Amino acid sequence: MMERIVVKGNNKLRGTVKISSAKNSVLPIIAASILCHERCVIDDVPNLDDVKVMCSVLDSLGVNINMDINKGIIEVKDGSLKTLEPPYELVKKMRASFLVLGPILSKYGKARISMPGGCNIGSRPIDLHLKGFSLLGADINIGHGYVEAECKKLKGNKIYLDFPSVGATENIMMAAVLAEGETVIENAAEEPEIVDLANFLNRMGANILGAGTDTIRIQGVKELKGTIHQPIPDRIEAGTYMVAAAITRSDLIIENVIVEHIRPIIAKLEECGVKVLDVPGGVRVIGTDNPKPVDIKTLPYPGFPTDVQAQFMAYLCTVEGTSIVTETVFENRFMHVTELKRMGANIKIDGRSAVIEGVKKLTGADVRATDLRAGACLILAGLVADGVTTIGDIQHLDRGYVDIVGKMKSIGAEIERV
Ligand SMILES: CC(=O)N[C@H]1[C@@H](OP(=O)(O)OP(=O)(O)OC[C@H]2O[C@@H](n3ccc(=O)[nH]c3=O)[C@H](O)[C@@H]2O)O[C@H](CO)[C@@H](O)[C@@H]1O
Ligand SMILES: C=C(OP(=O)(O)O)C(=O)O
Repeated sequence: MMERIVVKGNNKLRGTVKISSAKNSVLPIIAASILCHERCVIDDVPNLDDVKVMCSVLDSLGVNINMDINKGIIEVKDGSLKTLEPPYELVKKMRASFLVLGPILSKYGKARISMPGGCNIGSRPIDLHLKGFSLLGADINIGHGYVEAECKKLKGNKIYLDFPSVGATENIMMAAVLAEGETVIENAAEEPEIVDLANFLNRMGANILGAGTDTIRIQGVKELKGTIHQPIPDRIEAGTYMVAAAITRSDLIIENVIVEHIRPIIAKLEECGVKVLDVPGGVRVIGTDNPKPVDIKTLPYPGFPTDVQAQFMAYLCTVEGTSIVTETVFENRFMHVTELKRMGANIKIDGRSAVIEGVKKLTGADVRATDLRAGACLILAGLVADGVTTIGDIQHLDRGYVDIVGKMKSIGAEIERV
């Protein structure tokens, strides 16, 4: 029998919840650790399936890597590789595995990796990653489901990204740090996780300027050295618990957040009438009994994050009036709508937008976590629905939320994993 999460509705939450380190920072940082031959240590690593998969990818390449889950420490003793080809079985499990291509290529001049597939939120091509490697001088061949890249020595170049892709910016940045000369990435992604990766690389001895803006300049260096790094807090996990406070009309303290990173989420919650107060090391979120509907459009950072779209939609389903949610980052990220409708939500999809009419009460139902954030969205809906909500396919949640059941319980939710 597959595991499920069972949530009893009509919950009020209270207390403090502590946010873990960002999955989307840790994954590229693990990949980056293979760029040097020295010891790298990542502290406060979140206990997540995706993190374990990334460690297995490095392990499969012959890297001497050790993850101590209890202490939350990853130690890469030496980033040297024994093979330049991560196995399909691992790469297909997680798209972020593709981030090893940049580091392998720039350090060894050659790499072969299976094409990451699409997933439940869209087809997710990798053309921009490859465009970047190609401009750095790599020969790219695609065939039989694999990408093969080869070069003598990567050479810096100007790379304009047609869209500020997070993954492409990271992959190209990691390839460029050991290239000859200067690389300039224009229309680069500006996400905080890009800055965190750049900080890690710079601490290893890379020369990167402008991370966090739309133009990143990378001066190639000969080699990198080991370092110790503590990743930034997970702004998406923080956003999820902030919405939990809003949807349950509760008063919660969210600890370990960088307020600057969650501005777009704060702005939208405040527009609804939710109070968000700065407290030391975090925020206090005080829900309102009379929330107002709002319109949301997902955009690259500093716009509203697509990774909080589903969770926010759950909230808007409970807000009287009409809200419109427009998804511009991914082509198909409304899988949660069908599940929310099973819980009595009134949502109509019109192209890239979802039109939401708030209902008085959601009703508990059997639903399915179609992807990671859809899973979080359904837990939030379940917290306030009448009766019991049972969520299946919860393996998606284990990819990206540290002990979501335990954390929710600790703030008063009636939730179990069965
Ligand atoms: C592990 C990780 O950090 N995942 C995050 C990362 O994913 P990821 O790095 O995959 O997201 P991207 O920013 O690359 O993708 C954004 C859009 O660009 C498109 N695209 C991307 C690359 C490319 O070569 N060609 C192309 O067309 C994608 O299909 C998508 O529509 O950023 C997303 C957008 O904030 C987040 O939702 C993910 O949680
Ligand atoms: C879409 C996400 O992750 P990934 O890019 O790894 O699929 C996410 O974290 O919501």
